[in-house]
Amino acid sequence: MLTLENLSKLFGGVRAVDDVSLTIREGEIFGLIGPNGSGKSTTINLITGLYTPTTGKVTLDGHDLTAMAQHERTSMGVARTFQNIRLFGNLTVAQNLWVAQNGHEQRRAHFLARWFKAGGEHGPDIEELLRFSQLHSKRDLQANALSFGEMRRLEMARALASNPRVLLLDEPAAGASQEDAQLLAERIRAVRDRGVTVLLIEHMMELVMGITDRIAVLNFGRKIAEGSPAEVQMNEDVRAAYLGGSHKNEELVHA
Ligand SMILES: Nc1ncnc2c1ncn2[C@@H]1O[C@H](COP(=O)(O)OP(=O)(O)OP(=O)(O)O)[C@@H](O)[C@H]1O
Repeated sequence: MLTLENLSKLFGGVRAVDDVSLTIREGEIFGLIGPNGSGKSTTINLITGLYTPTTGKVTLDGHDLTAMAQHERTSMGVARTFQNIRLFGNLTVAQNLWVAQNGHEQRRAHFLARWFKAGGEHGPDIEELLRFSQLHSKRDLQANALSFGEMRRLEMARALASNPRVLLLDEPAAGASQEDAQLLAERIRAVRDRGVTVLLIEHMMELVMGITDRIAVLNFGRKIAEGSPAEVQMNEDVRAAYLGGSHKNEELVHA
């Protein structure tokens, strides 16, 4: 459903993404892994339209997204979360979801005026998302009063508020405890069970190996392997790429 065809991105002389082709199938949890600096975030940024590829194209169900602006890709069904949480800290939990659903092209001031005009009412989708994200009891709290885990849940809920077909998760377990990572795994499966295809970028190997259907591995911008978690973990090129990197990268070999 989501296809990358010969995608490349150059930053000056750096080939951040180098001729990557991938097909992510409907309904799967697909992992994109690789040592630090291997091009994972750049790939997400090419899919969401934050960057324009130097060459290649991105399609969703046969529709070419490559020339579309970010908000157009959102309406086509592409949503993402960020490595660093980006919420409106001074807005409430419910308001953050409301913005995601109604206001991505509006200035915040306009959004607040409309929110108050509507008497703070929000539709059934937001109610459902609040429950799905176990944030219902926090709906009227300001986002910056949430715990770290709750902020992460709100960020995912916010991405889901645009009703995506594919959700791109950029290191959702960063900074999470083992226990949080366990909950996150359940949450990602629950997102898939809602009918949303998931592309997961993550360094926490236990999480990636435990929940993905298939994985692609990048190294220096190039795809060096693709397959089931077991196949990827056994792959000699992958093991060499990880052992050649930082200590953190050795996680794969010991997972
Ligand atoms: N905006 C940019 N300008 C110049 N170089 C960039 C830019 N973004 C990324 N790069 C370079 O492209 C390469 C790939 O970076 P990218 O952030 O995509 O890797 P990554 O796999 O997501 O890394 P990490 O796991 O550390 O987050 C790196 O060499 C990086 O320095």
